[in-house]
Amino acid sequence: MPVFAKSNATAYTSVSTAPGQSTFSAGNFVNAGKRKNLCAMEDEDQRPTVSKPIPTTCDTLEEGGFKTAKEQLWVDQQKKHNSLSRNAGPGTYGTGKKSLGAVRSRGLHGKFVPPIAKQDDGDGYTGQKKAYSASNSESNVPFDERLKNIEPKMIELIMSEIMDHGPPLNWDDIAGLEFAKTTIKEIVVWPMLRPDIFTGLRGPPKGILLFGPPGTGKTLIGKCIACQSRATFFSISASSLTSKWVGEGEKMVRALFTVARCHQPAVIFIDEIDSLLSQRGEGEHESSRRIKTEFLVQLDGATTSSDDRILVVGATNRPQEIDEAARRRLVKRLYIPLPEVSARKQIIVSLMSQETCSLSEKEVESIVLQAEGFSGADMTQLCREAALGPIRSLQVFDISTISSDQVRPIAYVDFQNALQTVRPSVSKQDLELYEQWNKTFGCGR
Ligand SMILES: Nc1ncnc2c1ncn2[C@@H]1O[C@H](COP(=O)(O)OP(=O)(O)OP(=O)(O)O)[C@@H](O)[C@H]1O
Repeated sequence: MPVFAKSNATAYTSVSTAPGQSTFSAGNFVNAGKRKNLCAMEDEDQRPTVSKPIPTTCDTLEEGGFKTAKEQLWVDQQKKHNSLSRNAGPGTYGTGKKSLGAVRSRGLHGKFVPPIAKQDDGDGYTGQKKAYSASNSESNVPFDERLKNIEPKMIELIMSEIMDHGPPLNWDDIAGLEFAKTTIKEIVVWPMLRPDIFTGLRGPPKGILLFGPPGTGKTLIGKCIACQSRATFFSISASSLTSKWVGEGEKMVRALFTVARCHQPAVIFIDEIDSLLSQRGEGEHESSRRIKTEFLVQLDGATTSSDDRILVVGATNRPQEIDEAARRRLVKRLYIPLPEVSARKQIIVSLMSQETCSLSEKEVESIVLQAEGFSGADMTQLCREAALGPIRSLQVFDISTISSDQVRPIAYVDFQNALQTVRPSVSKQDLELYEQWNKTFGCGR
């Protein structure tokens, strides 16, 4: 009797944040709490002085019939500015049709298109205001004063490539890891949801560390914290700070925390945090040292300001490389181990429930036992490999002409074959190191 039926269930829908928080939805940057008009964001000096109430939108001015010369001039300037913006090409600040960060297709390694050059902005602030507000022209997001010293290109980069707009995640989507999940709910999620109750000693930590073998769900947990606490999620790999933005990493760190402050509550997830916070060595590069110092300064800032609701979640596969000062600041250090039998089973059951599959309960249990030592990512890889089995057995047919019901369900034999090629990615020696470090510095039982 097959235990799985094909289902179209998708675990995720859309990201939500707290009421009044800025959210991205369906390509639009929306600020439900304080909607202001694009025109209202322009430099105050450029506003026409009129005796009647000042129209609050460009449209109102355009539709308004009689205009004074000053009003007309201002409308013309707006039109000129908008057409400049439209001509600036896709992906630039000037594109009135596209909001910052609404498109994730570029990915972290995508081609970054710099913003249009600043014009006539003296201190650069006016130009930046324009760039920021033009980018958000669809939703009329007000310019945040805290961003005035941050380069617009960095704001764009953070919002489009570091701010994560992926689908939401539930705790149940993460198999196993019950201790880590319970602890995180208690010390992080509830306090972020109810800052009024979790004050003083009950206040949340500002930094936590998730350590353990690769592919065990650290990133999933980071995402889930953000979703469940209705926080904005920023996700960055520390190695990209040190390698991709050579010479700019330090500014990038500052910009990241500043943007996060504007989107509180926020979770900043830093993958491979060891490469940012490794112990200072003789050969440490000056720029790496500066990035690290800036990071610690920002982390301390987030710690000292009780109003800030920013949580830094660091993830690492090499916890032993994190230096003492950094370790001390990441107060809660949680071991994220390999999945146990029940978690491995949950991963298979969950993935197979989305496919046509003929595995019996017994067969699933047998696979799970054979997959001893597999990480969550290995389990996913095993299922992907097995899912190709029915296709491979179709070799005699022309794959372009067969109908989908000619593809047989995924069977036990496919897992047997997959187990021949997919191997555990974590060695026993590595596991011992994690367990040792957990005993010394971890916050588990
Ligand atoms: N506990 C889990 N439950 C369900 N799926 C998991 C789990 N752990 C890992 N996976 C699967 O493995 C993939 C990788 O997980 P994730 O990126 O969270 O691992 P990680 O610990 O952050 O890895 P790395 O240290 O390499 O960055 C996930 O997308 C998911 O498919």
